Amino acid sequence: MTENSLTTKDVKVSYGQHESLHGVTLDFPKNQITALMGPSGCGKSTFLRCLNRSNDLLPDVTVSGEIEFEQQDIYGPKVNVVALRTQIGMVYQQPTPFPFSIYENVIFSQRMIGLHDRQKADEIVERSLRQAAIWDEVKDRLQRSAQSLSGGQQQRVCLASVLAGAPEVILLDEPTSALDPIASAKIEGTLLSLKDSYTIVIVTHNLQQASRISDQTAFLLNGDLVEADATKTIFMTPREQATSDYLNGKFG
Ligand SMILES: Nc1ncnc2c1ncn2[C@@H]1O[C@H](COP(=O)(O)OP(=O)(O)OP(=O)(O)O)[C@@H](O)[C@H]1O
Repeated sequence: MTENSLTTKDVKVSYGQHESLHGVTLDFPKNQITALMGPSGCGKSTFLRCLNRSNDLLPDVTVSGEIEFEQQDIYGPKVNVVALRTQIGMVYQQPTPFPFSIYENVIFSQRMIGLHDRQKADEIVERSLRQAAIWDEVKDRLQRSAQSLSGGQQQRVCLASVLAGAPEVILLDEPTSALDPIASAKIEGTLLSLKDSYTIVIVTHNLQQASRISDQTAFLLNGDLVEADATKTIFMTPREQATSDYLNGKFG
């Protein structure tokens, strides 16, 4: 039986009085890539942000339903939210490195939790940059500003920063939409190489990308989950007409 890393049941999200997500139930199998797709405004990012409680950072948001990470309620009273966001890390659409060196960007979250050992920090930086497939490009200039890198390189440094926290799950919100096809392909290749060790959830507008890299695809529409299944099934034989219409470019 497939082991799930994250499970969700009847997740609803409202911004103020307006309900944007109407009760989504979806499981995220361990060591698989799940793609969330759907037209603009259907609730993909809203749902993704629930998975590591990033919505808590926004004003006037109400989340209900159940979200469990390794069988623990992530909205439970004893949860350490900072630790949770390290275990379930997030990479955003725009690469957003801090105005520090590449080295300090990667090790930033570890510094925040008290890492001062130079040798340990060196090891974590190298391992994370290697996993993010950017070590060879930056190893001779780790003290250069991360902001001096190209967009694609910055995105891989941001991924390395998440990996430095030794997460279990990596959430990515349209991580390649600001990148050219070559930089996007590098990120896709990196994600495929990471899935043996991590559970990955990616929001994407790029249908080819979803079909290339994901194991499971979920289609959302107007705040509802229309269907979720193995990616091949969704793309070849979707159950719902709305999914088929979306895949055929009839809306979105
Ligand atoms: N911070 C917010 N405050 C108020 N409403 C929001 C906020 N974030 C999202 N919404 C609303 O929630 C709905 C879902 O938005 P969301 O960004 O989750 O969709 P999406 O599918 O990720 O869209 P896109 O593909 O354009 O990024 C939209 O109606 C949006 O206006």
